[in-house]
Amino acid sequence: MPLLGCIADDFTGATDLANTLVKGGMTAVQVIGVPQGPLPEADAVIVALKSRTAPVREAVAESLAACDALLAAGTRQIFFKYCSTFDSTDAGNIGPVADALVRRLDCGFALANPAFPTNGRTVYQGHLFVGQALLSESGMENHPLTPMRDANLVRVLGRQTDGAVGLVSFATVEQGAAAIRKAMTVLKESGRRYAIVDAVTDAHLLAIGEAAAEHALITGGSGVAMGLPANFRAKGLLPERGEAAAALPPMRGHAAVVAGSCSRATLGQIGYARDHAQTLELDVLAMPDAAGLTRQALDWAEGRLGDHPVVIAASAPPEKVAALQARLGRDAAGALVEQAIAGIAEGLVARGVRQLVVAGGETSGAVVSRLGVSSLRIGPEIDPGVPWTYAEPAGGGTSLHLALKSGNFGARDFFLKAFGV
Ligand SMILES: Nc1ncnc2c1ncn2[C@@H]1O[C@H](COP(=O)(O)OP(=O)(O)OP(=O)(O)O)[C@@H](O)[C@H]1O
Ligand SMILES: O=C(O)[C@@H](O)C(=O)CO
Repeated sequence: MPLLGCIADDFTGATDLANTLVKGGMTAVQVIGVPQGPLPEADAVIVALKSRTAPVREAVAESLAACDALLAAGTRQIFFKYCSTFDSTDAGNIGPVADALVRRLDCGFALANPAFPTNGRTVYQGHLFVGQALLSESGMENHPLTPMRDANLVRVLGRQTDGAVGLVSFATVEQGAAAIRKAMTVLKESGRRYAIVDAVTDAHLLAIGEAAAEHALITGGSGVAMGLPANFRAKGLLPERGEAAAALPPMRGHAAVVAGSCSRATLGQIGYARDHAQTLELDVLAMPDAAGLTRQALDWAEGRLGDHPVVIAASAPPEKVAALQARLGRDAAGALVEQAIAGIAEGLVARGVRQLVVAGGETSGAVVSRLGVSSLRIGPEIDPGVPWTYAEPAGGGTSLHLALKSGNFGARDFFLKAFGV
């Protein structure tokens, strides 16, 4: 029976959270979509949804269905995972989904904390920073779907919920778990439904996790999950698993990378790959045709596949993305590239690729769906927030190792490092 049941609002975010739990010694399985049958055997089950930018009603309904499936399996605590940059709009979906979960769990209160200090996301006096910049000056203010123009999370979450939002600030967090617990109790008793909790270091996150041991619902990024394995261990529910929690079958087969993320980090990783691996950069503007792009990539890959990864990218800098979007419309442009990359991934697997890195959240969703993957067992971390996983397709298709990389995560050499090259 899983101890922790998690609901993640996108696929790479789900893997990020699972990675944190595995590093804490929990076994973790990521399930794609609302679970239909019995849950897999693991200490933590993470349901990966595509609810971040879905219509609010759909996001709420799917999240509640996931919550019900996790509760029915006997999970002791629910975790709602959203992005470390709090990606959302005034309409949602973080507030409405959290409101629905608070009601379903009848808990009246939940903490909210997206901090991930290792990747530069910190919360101070309720304000979210990315590196040294406020969220609203970090580039996220220009995000095409969820522009983040206000770094004050008390205000941001306040606009998304009919509940009241309070703050547990740095000075209290510095005092440790007991002080944080007390501050959250005071906020709940004074009618707040949420507390944004400051966190600048991993030590803060561990203390917040400890303070929330008895909470029915925790909401946040993957960072605040750091403290949760110790809570279960303290209750005698979680054995010491150490590195065994991250054990996966041995890697085999050909290696490849497919990229659809156009983030600054991914573009840098493609730049590095250009000099260190066989790399194909698709020109989507020149051939805006998914089937044609897939054919071109698979023809190119013929004879190149082996232990050393091939890298195939549709990713492009902002002006090229804007040009394709102007020609096709934003959604159609995204869908075209996602279909092309999914087709390429499928073709690569048919040609013997069994170790595949996918860059980008939406892109990962398209690839995982095309490959018919129903669950991912989480293995060792490659870079902060990105582990290798072992994918088992529904109905017994081809198993393979997959790494789903969030657009903004990973060092410059990620596409080589993932394969030990
Ligand atoms: N050359 C291109 N022109 C237009 N759109 C593109 C191009 N290349 C990729 N895209 C689209 O850009 C979107 C990138 O989103 P995706 O979620 O995959 O990456 P990301 O936002 O960087 O990652 P994450 O969600 O993990 O932060 C996808 O819909 C993809 O199809
Ligand atoms: O929290 C993050 O930044 C990531 O796990 C993510 O959600 C990317 O989409």
